[in-house]
Order: sequence, then C-alpha cells, then structure tokens
Amino acid sequence: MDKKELYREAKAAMVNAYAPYSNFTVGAALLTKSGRVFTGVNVENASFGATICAERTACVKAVSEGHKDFAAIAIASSRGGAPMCGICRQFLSEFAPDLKVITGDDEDHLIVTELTELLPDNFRL
Ligand SMILES: O=c1ccn([C@H]2C[C@H](O)[C@@H](CO)O2)c(=O)[nH]1
Repeated sequence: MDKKELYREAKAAMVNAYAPYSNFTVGAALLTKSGRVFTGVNVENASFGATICAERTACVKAVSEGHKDFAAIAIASSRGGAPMCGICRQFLSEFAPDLKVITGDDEDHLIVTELTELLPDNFRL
C-alpha cells in the first residue's frame, strides 16, 4: 500500500467522524507492518475533554485486535492536512517511535514526516 492509498483510506473514513462541536472532521488510517489498515475518526463529546482524536481511535482499534507494529499513519481532515496533536504524537510513539506520518491537502500534495521529527524526545518509562 502506498502513501496515496493510505491517505485515501483516511479520507474515506472521515465520513464517520462525530464532530458536532468543532465541525472539524478527521480521519486516520494506520498501516501495520504486516499490511493491515485500521481506520479511525474523531469522536467528540459534550464534555469536551472526553473527545478522542482520529489517530488514537485508529491506534486503539489496532491494539485491541492484537496489532502493535505500525509502519505509517495517514491523516485527512475537513480542512485538508492535519499535523497531529501532541497527545496523539505521544500515544503513537509508545508503539512506533519511527512511524511515518502522511498528511496533506490532497493526495497529490502529501507531506511525509517521521514521528521522531514531530516528537524528538518522547516520554518513556
Ligand atoms: O490531530 C488531531 C487534532 C484534532 N483532532 C480532533 C479532535 C477534535 O474532535 C477536533 C478539534 O480539535 O479535531 C483529531 O482528530 N486529530
């Protein structure tokens, strides 16, 4: 699966985002090293702090089904590219500090970075 395909999966997932408070919908597609894709969306809550981001939704789905080796994540949002919030950077670095992060306004203008660049000094126990 190439970066465009993964981004398309993230974008397609966005339709299920639940974002009545921000109206900012996000879709994520997390690729495992074995080639499986887990998608996720942001799920907001009237108690705003209870909101979960698309990236963590995808990660929690994957880990719950026994997948913890991740190669890449693609992120799409209703405003185009989304750089991934700090909580999600830390959350994903638990499993894949060298994760590739793909985002952009459309599939022909994708930006690929690494989580090590986005979060150079992750917290570990
Ligand atoms: O990386 C991010 C940043 C924000 N959001 C969601 C959370 C909330 O529903 C909305 C506005 O912050 O966007 C994500 O899903 N991923």
